[in-house]
Amino acid sequence: MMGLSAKDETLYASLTGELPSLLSKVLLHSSHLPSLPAVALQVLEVARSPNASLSDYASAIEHDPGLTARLIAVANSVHNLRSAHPAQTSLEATQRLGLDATLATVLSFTLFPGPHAEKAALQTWQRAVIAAVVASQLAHQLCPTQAGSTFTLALLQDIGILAFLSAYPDEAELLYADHQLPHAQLTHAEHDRFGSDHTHVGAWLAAKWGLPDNMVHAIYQSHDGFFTDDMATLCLRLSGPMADAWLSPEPSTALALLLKQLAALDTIPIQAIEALFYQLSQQLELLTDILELTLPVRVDSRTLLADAQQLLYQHALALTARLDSQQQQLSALQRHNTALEERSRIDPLTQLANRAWLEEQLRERFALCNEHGRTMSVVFIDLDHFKVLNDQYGHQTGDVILESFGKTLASLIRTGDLAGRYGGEEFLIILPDETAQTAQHLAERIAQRLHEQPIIDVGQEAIYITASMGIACLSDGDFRDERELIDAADQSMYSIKRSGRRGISVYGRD
Ligand SMILES: Nc1nc2c(ncn2[C@@H]2O[C@H](COP(=O)(O)OP(=O)(O)OP(=O)(O)O)[C@@H](O)[C@H]2O)c(=O)[nH]1
Repeated sequence: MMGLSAKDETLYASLTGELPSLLSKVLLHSSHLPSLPAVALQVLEVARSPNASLSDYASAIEHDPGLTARLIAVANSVHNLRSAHPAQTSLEATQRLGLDATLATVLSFTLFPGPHAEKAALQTWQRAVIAAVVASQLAHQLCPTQAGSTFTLALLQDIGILAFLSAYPDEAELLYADHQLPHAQLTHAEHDRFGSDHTHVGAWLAAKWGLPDNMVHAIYQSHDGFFTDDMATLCLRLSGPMADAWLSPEPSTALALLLKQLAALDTIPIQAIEALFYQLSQQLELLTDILELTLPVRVDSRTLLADAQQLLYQHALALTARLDSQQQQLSALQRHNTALEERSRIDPLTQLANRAWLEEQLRERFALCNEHGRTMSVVFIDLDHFKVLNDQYGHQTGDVILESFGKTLASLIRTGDLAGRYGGEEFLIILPDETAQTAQHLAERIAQRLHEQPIIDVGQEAIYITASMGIACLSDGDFRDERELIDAADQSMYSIKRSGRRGISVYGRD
C-alpha cells in the first residue's frame, strides 16, 4: 500500500492525488456518491471534537427522531443483551453503545442502502454488518477497549465499493455481482477496471467526509495481510475474510482455510475464534433484524466450526500421508543418485575407480599434501604383452583377465588406498601418506601374486601374466602438480618396459 500522508497536504488532498486522474474526475463529478445527511455530519463533527461527551452525541442525534428510535433499538438489542433496564433515550443508547458504535450505527442508517437497494450494494452492506460484528466480538476478547472502534471500521471498510457503484453503476454492479470472485481478489479486478481499489477509494471518501485520520488510514489498510502485532488491526483485517467464510456457499471449507492461515500465524488463540463462533449467529440475527437485512444462509455456528475443524484435521492427515510418500520418493531418489554417482566413479569392467575419479582424488590429495606437508605415493602398472593375450585368447578372455586383475588389486590394497583403471591395460594405485618404500612393498606383493597364481584358467590351461610397475613418491621430487607425479611413475614404468618388462622401478632411485 502507498503511504498516506504527505507533509504539506491534507490527507484528503494526498489521497486524491494518488488516485488515477480519470477516476478522481469521475468520482468528484458523480452526483450519487455516498454522502452523509446533516445529522450524521453533526455526529461526525462531535466525534472530531476532543472534548466531545456522550451527551453531545445524544443531542446531535436527537435532531432526528427516526434515527434516535433506531439507535435506541440497536443499543437494546445488540450490545446489552443482559441488561435488565433497556435504554430509553438517545443518551442512554449512546452510553450503551459507546462512541464508536454510536457513530457506526448512525452511519449505517444514513449511508448504507435500505432493503430495496441494488444487489451489489446490499451484498456489500450485508458483508460489512457481519464483518463489524465479527470484528467487535473478536476485539472484545483480544483488545476490549477497542471493540467499538473496530466495529465502526469493519462497517466502513468497504465503503469504497459504494463509491465505485455510484461512479460506474453498470460496470461495478457487474463486477461485484460476480460470485466467482473472492473478495480478496476484488482489489485486483478493481485496479484492472478502475485504476484503483475500494480500500483507496474508501479511504478517500472517508477523508472527504472528514473522518478522523486514523480511521482513514485503517480503512486504507483494512485489506492488508494478517501479519500485524496490533490486535485491533488484526481483528479488522480478519473480519472481512470471516464474513466471507460465513457467506460462502461452503462455509466450513472456507472457514477451515482461514483457520489454517491463523494457526500458521500463531497470534490469535483458537479459543477466541471458537468463542466468536458460538456468539456470532445470535448477535447477527439481532443486528440484521434491526438493520432490516436478511441473512442469506442460516448457519449453525457450532456445527460450522466443528465441520471446519474436522476438515482441517482431515487435511492435516492427508498432508502427513503426502509428506510420508514424498519422503519415500526422496529417499529412493537419493539412493538412485548415490548409485548413479558411484557408477560415474567406477570402471564397469574391473569395478575399480575409473580414470576421472582417480584424477580427481589425486588432485585433492596433492593439494592436501602441499597444504599440510604430507606425502603420498603412486604405483603405475601396465600389464605386459596384453596385445598378445588378446590375440591368442580373444578379446573377451582379455576382458576376463582385466576383471580378474582388478580383483587381485582390490584384495591387496589397504583401506584408504585407491586402486583404479587408468586406461586399457594400465592401472594406478594412490597410497596416501606412504613412502616409496611402502609402495614398493605393495608392488612386490602384486608381482608375487601374479607369479604364484594364474590370473585365470582357460579350460585346462592356467594363464599367468606379468606387469611392469613404476613408483613415484611426492617427497622424492619437485612435482608442481599431480600430473607430474603420474608422469614420473609412468616414466619409471617405461624404464622397466624398456629393460625387458616384469619388474618394479622407483622414480629417483633406479
Ligand atoms: N580385452 C581388452 N583389451 C584391451 C582393453 N583395453 C586395451 N586393450 C588392449 O590392450 C593392448 C595394449 O597393447 P599395447 O599398448 O601394445 O601393449 P602390450 O601389448 O601390453 O605391450 P606392452 O605394454 O609393451 O607390454 C591392445 O591390444 C588393446 O586392444 C580392454 O578393455 N579389453
